Amino acid sequence: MAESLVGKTLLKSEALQKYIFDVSTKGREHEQLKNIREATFKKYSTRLVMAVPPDEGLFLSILIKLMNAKKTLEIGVFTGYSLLTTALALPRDGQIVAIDPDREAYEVGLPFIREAGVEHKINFIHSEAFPALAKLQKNGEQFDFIFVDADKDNYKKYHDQVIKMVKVGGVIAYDNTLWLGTVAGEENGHGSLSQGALVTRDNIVDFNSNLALDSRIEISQISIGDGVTLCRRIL
Ligand SMILES: C[S@@+](CC[C@H](N)C(=O)[O-])C[C@H]1O[C@@H](n2cnc3c(N)ncnc32)[C@H](O)[C@@H]1O
Repeated sequence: MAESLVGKTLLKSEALQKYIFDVSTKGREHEQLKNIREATFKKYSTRLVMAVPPDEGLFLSILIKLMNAKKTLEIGVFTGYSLLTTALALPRDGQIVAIDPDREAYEVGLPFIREAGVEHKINFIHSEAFPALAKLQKNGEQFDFIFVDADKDNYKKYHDQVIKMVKVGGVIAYDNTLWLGTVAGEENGHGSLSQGALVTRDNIVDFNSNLALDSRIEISQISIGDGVTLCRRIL
């Protein structure tokens, strides 16, 4: 697997990253997921890092299957790597509502989603998230699993909204919540972080602190990809 095609795996040393790919990811990534990754690299090159990396995809897939999730929500689709991962993990009658204002990116992955035979599970909503979420909530929609991988500065607002839309016992997964490892306040060798990214880092730190105090959920933070925080709703 070419390093440049792997995606964001910024928390691990290169040697450990290679070990994980060689041992558990290589040969296990669905052919159409591989195709999405390659098409994303071809069209966007550096923006490939926006897609979840294969090892995180496998983790999400196992989680969704363990939960017996049937109905899921995704905020932040891009070219559809996590979306296809979810669609493949759900049962045949599973449903995913997926929201993103970038239809062009979604259409990069769509042929591979079709080829994988899972398009019927997906309801893609071409929209900014908040108006779409308000409509879904108004219609009383409830989800087993929610994956949030969109504009990081809005994560607190997303949490206020989606906590009402996940079933008790269901899980919300927030991506990028260890933010290149910088949440720990360490120098991480990525000294060229832009001002924008640093602002986002502070927002993520603030977001994580707030989650830690939220008694409606149990949480677990996982150092995979760019960091994932799992929140299981208990109240
Ligand atoms: C990191 S990418 C998502 C990657 C995707 N999960 C994958 O595995 O390829 C972030 C996406 O969030 C979308 N996004 C940004 N702001 C948004 C908003 N307000 N509402 C919904 N989606 C948004 C962007 O258009 C972009 O496609």
